Amino acid sequence: MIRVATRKSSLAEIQTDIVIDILKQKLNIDCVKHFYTTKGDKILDVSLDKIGGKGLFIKEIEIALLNGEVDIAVHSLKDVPTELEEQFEIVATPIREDARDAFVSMKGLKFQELKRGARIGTSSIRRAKMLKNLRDDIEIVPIRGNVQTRIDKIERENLDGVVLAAAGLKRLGLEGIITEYFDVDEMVPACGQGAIAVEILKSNPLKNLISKIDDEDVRICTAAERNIMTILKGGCHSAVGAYAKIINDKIEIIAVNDVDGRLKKGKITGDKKDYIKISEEIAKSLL
Ligand SMILES: NCc1[nH]cc(CCC(=O)O)c1CC(=O)O
Repeated sequence: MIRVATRKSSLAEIQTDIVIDILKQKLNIDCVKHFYTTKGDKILDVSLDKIGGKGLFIKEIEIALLNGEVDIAVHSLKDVPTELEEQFEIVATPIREDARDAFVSMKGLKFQELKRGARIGTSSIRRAKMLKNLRDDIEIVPIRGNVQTRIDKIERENLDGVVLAAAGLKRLGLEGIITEYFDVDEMVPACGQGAIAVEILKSNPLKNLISKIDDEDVRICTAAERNIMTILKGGCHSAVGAYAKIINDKIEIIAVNDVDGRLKKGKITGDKKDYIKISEEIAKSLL
């Protein structure tokens, strides 16, 4: 039995079940879930950028890995800081959902159809900046909480809509409430958005075995995106976004950075094997 750490939220548990299924299908490994509450789950009334600190959703889980309570941990890659403490590593990124951001509005209106001054809920600086860039007149309303809470806030806080990761909505079976998908070049996704990451202690003898569930294309794309984030010093408190896709051994990367309040965007294509060099090149062009 492999012991798997997960947060308690329904999305976290669904993502953990996806990894557990893959471990069973590919390697015939059986798992048991261990549940943890993180700081990011507890502090719900304060915007994350005001709490500060990276890895709010993973600290308590890393302690469980260190204590030997669990063997592996499952996270949304997006919530994992680019620089892990040296005992830990991302051993696999087995799967990625739709990386796009989605718009959910109660009246079924598309983003561009909203009335002037419409109120849109998001606590992501990246989403807020890009929404403002698309429509200067809209009002951004900070919202926190898990995906369902944020959806409920449309009504409770009289919002015209919210922006959420399509991946989370789809995994929760809420695809049907999505009004519109933003194109990746108008709303560049967060680095790693939609990808699931498996974390392990470097010293764990299970490391080689678990690494067999890695998906190479997901790893390469998300490594390129996270490399851009490192170079641009982005985190969940900045407007940095990047999205990479692979078609026929070519990698195409689109990225955005906020330079003194102005959004700088770029695109680059190259051989997939050169993903480090290419991601570095686009990041440097956006400084
Ligand atoms: N920041 C919270 C968070 N972390 C991962 C997801 C969704 C799944 C994903 O993007 O991988 C979400 C919710 C959201 O951004 O709407």
